[in-house]
Amino acid sequence: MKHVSQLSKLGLFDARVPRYTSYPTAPQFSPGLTGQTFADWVSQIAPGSQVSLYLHVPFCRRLCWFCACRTQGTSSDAPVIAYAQTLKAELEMLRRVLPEGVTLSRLHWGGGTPTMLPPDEMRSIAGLVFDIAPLAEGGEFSVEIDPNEIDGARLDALAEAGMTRASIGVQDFDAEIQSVIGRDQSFEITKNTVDAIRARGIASLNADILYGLPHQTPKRIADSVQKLLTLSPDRVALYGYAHVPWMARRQQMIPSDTLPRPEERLDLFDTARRLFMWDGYDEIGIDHFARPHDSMAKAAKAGLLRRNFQGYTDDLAPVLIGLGASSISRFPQGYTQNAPATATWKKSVQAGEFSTVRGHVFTPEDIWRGRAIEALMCDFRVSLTELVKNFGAPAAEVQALFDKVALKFGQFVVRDADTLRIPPEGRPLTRMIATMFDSYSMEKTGHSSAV
Ligand SMILES: C=Cc1c2[nH]c(c1C)Cc1[nH]c(c(CCC(=O)O)c1C)Cc1[nH]c(c(C)c1CCC(=O)O)Cc1[nH]c(c(C)c1C=C)C2
Ligand SMILES: C[C@H]1O[C@@H](n2cnc3c(N)ncnc32)[C@H](O)[C@@H]1O
Ligand code: MET
Ligand code: SF4
Repeated sequence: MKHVSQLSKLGLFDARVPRYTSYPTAPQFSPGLTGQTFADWVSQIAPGSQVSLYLHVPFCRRLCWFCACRTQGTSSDAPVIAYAQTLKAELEMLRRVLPEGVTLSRLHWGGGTPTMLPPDEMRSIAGLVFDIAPLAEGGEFSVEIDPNEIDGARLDALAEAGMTRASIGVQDFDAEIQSVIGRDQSFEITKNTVDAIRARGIASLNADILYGLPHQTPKRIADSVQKLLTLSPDRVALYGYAHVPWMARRQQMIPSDTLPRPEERLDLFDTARRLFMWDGYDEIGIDHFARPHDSMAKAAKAGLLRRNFQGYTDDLAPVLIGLGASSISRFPQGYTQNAPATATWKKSVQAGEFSTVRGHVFTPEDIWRGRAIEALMCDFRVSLTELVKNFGAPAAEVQALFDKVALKFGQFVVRDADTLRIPPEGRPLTRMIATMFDSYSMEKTGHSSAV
């Protein structure tokens, strides 16, 4: 890599920065918002408009040691079925406050492992959702699928319910890496899952893989990517492994001294990246790849890529409603988050109240700063005119910020009269550059590596 020493001088290899799936980021949310705030904001959605809906299922059969998601292991189905009942009760509460004629631009089931739901629960939840708000014309219904926790009956149920995109967790195909991250998953199991998904006519497939895993080398990640390419996913998320054992206790099972150094992480990312590019994928934002026919690739080309709690999206709906324990919602007014603990969430729903425990009310400043960060993360460029005209930014303050960034990052940013742009060699610095637009303190948040 050509620029390693300059990147190092800029502090890239020591920096710990947010991933900016929201602005302000979740650790900045504060208490004081309640279920009533959530209900009010839902009731203020424009009748007949499109919204996005996220359902969270925080259960897994296995608890992979690398995983930073808030999820609970269970060998029996009983807690999952009980959870599904509460989720349906929460959906019924949503029905009562949701304005007339709202349709869904997106329905996403994530977790955890939503495929822990038995097939009849999948059917009844999907049926209820679409009874409350049908999928809009061209809407998408995506589900996160663990290849180790799926079978024909559950895939049939999802296909019949109208799933349009499956998202599978791969992480890495290397057997030694799998054993160190506590996630066994043979290539055959993954391939059989992919075949079973396609056999049911599900047109679009996403796969998640990771760089920066213990014992990962350029050769090993190249092998994994090549195996993945034989499955030809339409989209790939290539996430940097976030080692945050102070937050995700299970990660203490992964010895820190097995982890690649930040310089090596950069190399691992680049190795994987070149293989995707060579195979004809478009590079999307900081960590996604998509086939040119894929809607995310098209959105990126058209400057319509956005960022939300699910990472990158081509969804333009102004509202994202998150149901289930710990789910976050976004409204034009701000963010709300449900009670993180399943028991607390359930108690609240059983009492007939939305479980919102914290969130954030947008200030006018949040709006333009948030857009600047989103534009950098999505397009690697931000326009002064757009921030001023569409997001109410004060021109002088934005210009001063652009100057500050240009001064600090030198050759790795390009500043002209209207825009600040991050050229390809500056891309590893994107999250660091984004922090320059973040006016909240980074101190109380133990973020992961900037690379
Ligand atoms: C589906 C799994 C994941 C979700 N987020 C991450 C994964 C792997 C990655 C992640 N998110 C955060 C961190 C730590 C700090 C950082 O590097 O920026 C990591 C590694 C921050 C974060 N994101 C959310 C929350 C609530 C937090 C931390 C604050 C806290 O512990 O409360 C939002 C959020 N992320 C995910 C979900 C399902 C979610 C909303 C509830 C998934
Ligand atoms: C939903 C997706 O989140 C990713 N994921 C889970 N845990 C981590 C982590 N510690 N660091 C980065 N990505 C992670 C996985 O790739 C999973 O498939
Ligand atoms: N739980 C699924 C898997 O591990 C989906 C991705 S992780 C939230 O494969
Ligand atoms: S990676 Fe998926 S299956 Fe593994 S613990 Fe995380 S959510 Fe559960």
